[in-house]
Amino acid sequence: MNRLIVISNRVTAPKGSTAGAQGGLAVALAAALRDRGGMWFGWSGEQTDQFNGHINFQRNQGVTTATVDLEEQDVQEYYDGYANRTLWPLFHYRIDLAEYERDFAGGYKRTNQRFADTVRPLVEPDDVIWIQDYHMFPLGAELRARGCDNRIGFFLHIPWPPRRLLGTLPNAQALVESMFAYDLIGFHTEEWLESFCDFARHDMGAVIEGNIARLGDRHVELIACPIGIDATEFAAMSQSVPARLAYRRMRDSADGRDMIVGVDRLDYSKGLEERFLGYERFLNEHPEERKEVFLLQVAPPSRVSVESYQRIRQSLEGLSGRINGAYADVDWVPIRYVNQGYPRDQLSGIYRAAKIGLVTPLRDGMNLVAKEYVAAQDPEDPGVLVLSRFAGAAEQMTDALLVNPYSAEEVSDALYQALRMPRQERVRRWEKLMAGVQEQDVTWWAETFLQALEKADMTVN
Ligand SMILES: O=P(O)(O)OC[C@H]1O[C@H](O[C@H]2O[C@H](CO)[C@@H](O)[C@H](O)[C@H]2O)[C@H](O)[C@@H](O)[C@@H]1O
Ligand SMILES: O=c1ccn([C@@H]2O[C@H](COP(=O)(O)OP(=O)(O)O)[C@@H](O)[C@H]2O)c(=O)[nH]1
Repeated sequence: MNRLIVISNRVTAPKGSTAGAQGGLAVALAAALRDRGGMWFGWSGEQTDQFNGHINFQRNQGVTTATVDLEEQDVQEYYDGYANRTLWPLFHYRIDLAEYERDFAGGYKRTNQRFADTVRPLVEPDDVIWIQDYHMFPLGAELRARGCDNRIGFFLHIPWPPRRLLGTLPNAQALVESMFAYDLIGFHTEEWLESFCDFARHDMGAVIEGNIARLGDRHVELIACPIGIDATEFAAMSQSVPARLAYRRMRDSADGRDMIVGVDRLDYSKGLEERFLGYERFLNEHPEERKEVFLLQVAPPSRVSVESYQRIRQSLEGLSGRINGAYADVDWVPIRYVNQGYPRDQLSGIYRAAKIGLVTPLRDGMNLVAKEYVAAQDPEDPGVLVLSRFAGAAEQMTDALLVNPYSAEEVSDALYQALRMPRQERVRRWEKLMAGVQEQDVTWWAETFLQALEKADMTVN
């Protein structure tokens, strides 16, 4: 088996004893790296006065990580700027929030060149390279320009926008053209894959034949391959001591009321304002349910130096305060709004204590929280997943109650239906959801992608 080099903006060193603090992606990539040997390269998350390409190697639980510090200007223009003020809003269909600045595009290019310069000497001839996400679209082309003819795959973790939206991005064609340097590109859903083909075909004259896109003398294979979670491990985690303690803490504080839970980074793509409004509508339409339920929204701050994230935080503070002010009683508050993150083992206990998992992003590449909620449930008495039809997860999780997150009426109706759902129906829906979560888990995802990459036809590239 060839050595694997994973490259991503964030690199998480696996720390076996604190499994609860890792995301599912980190767990999957670490497992793939352990199986094949290799290394995980990316940004350390730290800043340095002047970029020097110094690589910090660490070995942990059988995985080697190699990280570099970035200059403040790189972080501002590449991570905060082009990645999170330009691409993230655009790729989540929010062109009203997308900022098109030459400095961001320049910093993005420079930083990707720095990554390429730094990682290139580490690559051996038979290594397989797997680049992750929108921070690094052009990295494959930069590596090719440095003589790297290894197999290189790319996986996009966020949606691919409709062609007319992508057309608003200056130099969109150059960005997409650079992606033809890859041997295989993965998307979470068929919908995002088709949107990519739509742009490549109509705006660039690419020819699409089955799962291959051709542009001039280059071609790239495409695959829809939804990421999963470490389902079995996560279900087991929901029985761990921290999970049980968190479960007990929630049940005690619920005082016999049904809990609805939301867990999301504080991000405008997650539809938190619309969620609160949907819940408010539910309280309004069903006065008899007030004081019988409460919504726990866990929302750790994210990308805090970006203004649109500061605005959504302010707006949610106002909205939760208004709803609580309007409906609360001396012994009941309708929304518990928490700006703090929790380790995944504690989260699994919180999920298990909730009668409803409310996952209503306006647009989301996948959404692992939806899968974690299902994996954490008690098989004898599971809760109900209410899921946005605009999350990538909705393509697989059709036994959830699927809603339009923009419609407060639909969210309200789904909450009511979920609270009233007979145990038999809850079990029936959960069993189907859980079977899917277990079958297409995170190991399946990594193996499916890597097998396709190893088979990809490299004769033309
Ligand atoms: O690294 P951050 O800027 O703090 O952001 C965290 C991650 O957010 C995005 O996650 C996406 O990937 C998930 C796994 O495939 C998917 O379920 C979710 O729908 C996506 O939003 C981002 O794409 C990652 O690169 C970030 O690390
Ligand atoms: O307080 C928190 C909130 C979230 N998460 C984890 O963060 C991930 C969020 O992934 P998702 O795909 O839902 O969304 P993203 O944040 O990647 O857009 C999930 O594994 C959550 O368990 C966590 O560990 N602690």
